[in-house]
Amino acid sequence: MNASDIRRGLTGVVVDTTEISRVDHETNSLTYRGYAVQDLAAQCCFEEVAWLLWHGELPNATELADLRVRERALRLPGRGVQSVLGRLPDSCHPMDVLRTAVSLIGADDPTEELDDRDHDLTKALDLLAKLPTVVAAEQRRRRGLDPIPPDPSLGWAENFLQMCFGAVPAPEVVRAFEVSMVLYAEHSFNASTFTARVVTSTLSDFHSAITAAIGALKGPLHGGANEAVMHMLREIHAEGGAEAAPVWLARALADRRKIMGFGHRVYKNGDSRVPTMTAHLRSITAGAEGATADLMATYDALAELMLERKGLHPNLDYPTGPVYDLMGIDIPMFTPLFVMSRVTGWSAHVVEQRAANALIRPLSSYTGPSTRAVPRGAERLVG
Ligand SMILES: CC(=O)SCCNC(=O)CCNC(=O)[C@H](O)C(C)(C)COP(=O)(O)OP(=O)(O)OC[C@H]1O[C@@H](n2cnc3c(N)ncnc32)[C@H](O)[C@@H]1OP(=O)(O)O
Ligand SMILES: O=C([O-])CC(=O)C(=O)O
Repeated sequence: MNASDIRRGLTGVVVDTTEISRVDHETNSLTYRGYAVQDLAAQCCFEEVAWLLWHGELPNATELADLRVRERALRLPGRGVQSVLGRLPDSCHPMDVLRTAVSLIGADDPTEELDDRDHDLTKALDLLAKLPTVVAAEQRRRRGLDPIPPDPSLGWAENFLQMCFGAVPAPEVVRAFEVSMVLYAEHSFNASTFTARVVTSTLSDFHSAITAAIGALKGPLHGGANEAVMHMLREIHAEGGAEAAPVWLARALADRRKIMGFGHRVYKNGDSRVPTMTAHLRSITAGAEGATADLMATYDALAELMLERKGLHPNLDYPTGPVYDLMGIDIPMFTPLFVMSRVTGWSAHVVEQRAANALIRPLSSYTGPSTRAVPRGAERLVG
């Protein structure tokens, strides 16, 4: 095999077909089941988008009402799950809490070995309902606060925010959060979704696929970037904010640091989701003064400099970092919020992979030592 035949990172390799979403790098567009993501974000609630990803069509009124009733009834994880989560070390990252929670929910599920489409979609709905409860409890635990139980009179987004803060925030904040959930829900064969498909391809169970996907999302080159963006913006702020950004960036690039929230494997001329999310960031910061105005000045300055110096555009994690920060979410909770949304896309892919399965098993080109004899014991154990 020639070195030029090897596609490290599977760059540019098409490994399968999908009907779930289309990421078009030529037009910088993203559609879920044929609908532009911007239109879904503007017109639909997150529950409708989840249904669309799972079933291929938007729900009618009866289907949506049924989905809402079922989701609201499933929000509380079992006592066994809660008690094990309560024994995790205080220092553990919230993504580890979530990964463990999904694994425990799977262990607690008597239908775990039943992996037909209907069971997989029931498990998907179960996680859609339960993960916000786990995330909100973790957000409060970090602040020394008791969890707030789910409120079945509230929709998915409002209930999550109420469980975090004890009150539903202003409508523009709820909307910004819900739009972020719609935009994060699905993105074809990204690393975490591909991970879920690899696990499913061995005919493993639903929760194993989602647990593995959470592990893949945690890394800062993927979902973990939304946390890294906020750490970076704070670092620049500590050095003087927008005015210090040129010097900060020159130093970071000289140190060959990756600038978090910029660049993308597929989009090379801008992430289709960024304008929508940025509009909501601007709506929740409109007229702000002081620290928020400074944050926005740094945000704009860095985006301008990155385009000028590196020709790189922001990806979705760039605006979501500050949106979540301004909502009052702790930075280590940002990627768990991404999980609460992406679990819908992952589960749609688990179902699609199972429906036309082929074991995913690429080849490698060996570059280690050539074949050699194992030294005898006496020779091997010298020294
Ligand atoms: C929701 C999401 O998961 S979106 C992605 C979130 N991740 C990030 O924001 C992390 C920062 N960005 C990156 O690391 C990259 O842009 C990735 C991983 C997203 C995409 O990477 P790839 O398509 O593999 O591009 P690759 O890493 O090969 O970069 C190509 C060149 O651009 C540079 N580059 C790409 N992104 C960045 C960046 N954010 N900062 C600095 N340089 C960058 C690389 O250093 C490389 O330069 P070189 O050719 O001189 O070595
Ligand atoms: O598609 C990717 O590689 C990363 C991404 O933007 C996502 O998963 O939303």
